[in-house]
Amino acid sequence: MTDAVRTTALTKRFGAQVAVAGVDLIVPAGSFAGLVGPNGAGKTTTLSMITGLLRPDGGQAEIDGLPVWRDTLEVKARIGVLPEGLRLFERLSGRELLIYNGRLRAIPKDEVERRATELLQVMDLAEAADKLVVDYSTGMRKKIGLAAALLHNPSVLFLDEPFEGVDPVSAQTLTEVLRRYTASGSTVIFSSHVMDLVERLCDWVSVMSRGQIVAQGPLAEVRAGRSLNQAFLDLVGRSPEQGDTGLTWLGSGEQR
Ligand SMILES: Nc1ncnc2c1ncn2[C@@H]1O[C@H](COP(=O)(O)OP(=O)(O)OP(=O)(O)O)[C@@H](O)[C@H]1O
Repeated sequence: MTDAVRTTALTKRFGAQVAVAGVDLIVPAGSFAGLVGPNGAGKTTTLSMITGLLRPDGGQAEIDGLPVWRDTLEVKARIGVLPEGLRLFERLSGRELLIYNGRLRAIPKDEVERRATELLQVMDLAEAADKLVVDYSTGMRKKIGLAAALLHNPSVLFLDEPFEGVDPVSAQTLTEVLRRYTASGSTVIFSSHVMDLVERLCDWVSVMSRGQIVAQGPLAEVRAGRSLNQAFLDLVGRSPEQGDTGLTWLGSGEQR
């Protein structure tokens, strides 16, 4: 079966800094995949290159076997993206935002309205459907963003920190929606720092550190008998400069 996502030697530099240093990411179709790594590991940069938002300096990215930077339109029709720092049209209501997104993707009006109503219901946003997005809470914004990303029934869904700022009840709702989505053969790739969550949800994990993949495979293989948190610490380690030295002034009770 074709992998949902495959990158080969994907690279990105920002000036002198190499943010992504030859990433070979693989995500089998139908996976619920987690992309984890310390702050600054290059996760967002990698996801941006795979979703056609940031042009790579080198290497290849494929979705469903299609090169992202060659078959851009076809790839964009197949993917849904909930990016980091999601920007939404604030002066639209939740319902209007979904309908606008659906019409941009050329879904017939009746069908968009039907899907929007269902998604608002499932995301528990029906009551807030006619409220302006500017008045939505952080969790509500994540949910309407996810609804917008699902509206065109993509085959691969990319989510950057989808559960950040989401309360436990809403997180359960999001989880159920995503589980149902992958059960039908679609693929979810999400980045997160919450290892418990990744361990609970994912069947596939890719671990990034310093711009490279340091471990990747089925969850049980990456964990290798440890908790995912321990595996993460073992794989990523702590840099020497993060040692126990320093901060001697902290908690000493002295003000100067
Ligand atoms: N537009 C940019 N200009 C300059 N440097 C950047 C830019 N975007 C990212 N970087 C740098 O590239 C590296 C990787 O950043 P990236 O945001 O991809 O990491 P991340 O793994 O998503 O981190 P986090 O978990 O903190 O969100 C970091 O060192 C960051 O400072």
